[in-house]
Amino acid sequence: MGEVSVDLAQHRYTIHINAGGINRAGSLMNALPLGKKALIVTDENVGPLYAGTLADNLVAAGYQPEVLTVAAGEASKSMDTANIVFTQAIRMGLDRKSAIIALGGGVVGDLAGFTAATYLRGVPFIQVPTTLLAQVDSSVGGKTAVNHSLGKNLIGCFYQPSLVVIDPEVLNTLPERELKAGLAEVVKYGVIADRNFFAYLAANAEALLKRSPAILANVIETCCQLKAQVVAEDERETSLRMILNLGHTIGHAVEAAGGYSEYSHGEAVAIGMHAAAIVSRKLDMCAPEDMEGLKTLLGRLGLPLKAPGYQPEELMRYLARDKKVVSGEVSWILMTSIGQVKIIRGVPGEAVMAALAEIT
Ligand SMILES: NC(=O)c1ccc[n+]([C@@H]2O[C@H](COP(=O)([O-])OP(=O)(O)OC[C@H]3O[C@@H](n4cnc5c(N)ncnc54)[C@H](O)[C@@H]3O)[C@@H](O)[C@H]2O)c1
Ligand SMILES: O=C(O)C(=O)C[C@@H](O)[C@H](O)[C@H](O)COP(=O)(O)O
Ligand SMILES: [Zn+2]
Repeated sequence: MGEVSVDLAQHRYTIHINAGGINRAGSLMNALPLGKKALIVTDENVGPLYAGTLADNLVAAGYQPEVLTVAAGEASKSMDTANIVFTQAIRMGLDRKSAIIALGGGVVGDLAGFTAATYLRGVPFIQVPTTLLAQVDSSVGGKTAVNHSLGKNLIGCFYQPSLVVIDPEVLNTLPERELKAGLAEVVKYGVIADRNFFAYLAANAEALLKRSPAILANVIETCCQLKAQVVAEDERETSLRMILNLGHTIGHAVEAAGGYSEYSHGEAVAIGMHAAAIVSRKLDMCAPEDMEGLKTLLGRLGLPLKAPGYQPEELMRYLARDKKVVSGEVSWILMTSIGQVKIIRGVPGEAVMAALAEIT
C-alpha cells in the first residue's frame, strides 16, 4: 500500500500504511539505529487485542519488549500517568537508544510521545496508531501533550516519531462512535486544504461508515500526505500549521467544559468546526452553501453539531487559555470556502458569543 514521507528540516521519517502492517513493525524498526529494549505503551482496550501480536513480532525481530497498559480514555493524558510510564522506563533500564512505542489511539500516542520526549531528554519514539483519528492525524507531526485541569494539552512539546506504522485492519475492532470521531478530523482536512477530497468524502460517506477497506486506506493516505505537507512547512506552528486547528478553538473548550468525558475529541472538533463555520458566515467570509455543505456532511457521518446545555460564558473562559492566544487575542481558523481557510485575529467577541449561543 502506501508510504508517506515526512520531510522536516532536522528530521525525516516514514509513515507506512499496510493492511497487516503490525506484523511488519519489527523489520521496519530494524532499519533504525535502536537498542534492543523497547517499551510498548498501550491501553486496556487495545492491549488485549494487539499488544501480544506486536510484542511477538518485535521478539522475532530481535527486540526485548515490555508492555505497559494504562487506563483507556482521556484521563490517562495526565502527569500522573506519564509518571507511571517514566517509572516503568527507569525500572526496565531503557537507555537513549531504546524505543518507546505507542500502540493505541491519540491518548496513548500523545502520552507516550510526551514521555519519549522527556525521559532522558529524549528517546526514540514509534507510533502504531489504532484509531482512525490517530491514523489520520495524531500519529503524524509530533505534537505530544498531557492535559491540565485548567485546559487541554497545556503541558507538552513537539517531538517527532522516528517511524509510524499504520495497519488499517485494526480499525475492524474500533467501536462505531470512535470511527465517527476520527471522521471529524478527516473532514477537517477536506475543509482546510482540499475541496476535491471533501467532495470525495461526501460521495463515499456511507462506504466510510461501512469501513470499506479501499476507501479507508485512501482516506488515511490522503490525510497523512496533507498533514505531512503542512508540518514540513511549519513544524512549530508559527503560522501555517495553525490551520490544523480548525474547529479546535471551541472544540477544546467543549471537551474541557464537559470534563473530557461527555464529548470525545473528534466529536468536539465536529461541534467546533460547525461553530467556526457560523463565525465565518457572521463575518461574511464564506458562502451560505459552504456552511451548509459542512453541516450536511458532518450530520451524514453521525457527528454532533451542537453541545446543548453548555454555557457560552464558560466556553469563553476556556477560549482565553487557547494555545493560539497571543497578547489576549485568539487566532481563529475560519473557512473562506470548502478547501480554504484563513487565520484571523481580532474576531469581534459578539460574533463568537453569537456562534456559541447557536451551538449550545
Ligand atoms: N498529537 C496530535 O496531533 C493530535 C491530533 C488529534 C488528536 N489528538 C489527541 O488524541 C486524543 C483522541 O484520540 P482518539 O480519538 O484516538 O481516542 P483514544 O485514544 O481515547 O481512543 C478511543 C477509544 O478507542 C479504543 N481503541 C483504540 N483503538 C482501538 C481498536 N483498534 N479497537 C478497539 N478499540 C480501540 C481506545 O481504547 C479508546 O477507548 C485526544 O486526546 C486528542 O487531543 C492529538
Ligand atoms: O497537529 C496539529 O497541529 C493539530 O493541531 C492537530 C489537532 O487535530 C490535534 O488535536 C492537536 O493535538 C491540537 O493541538 P493543540 O496545539 O491545539 O493542543
Ligand atoms: Zn484534533
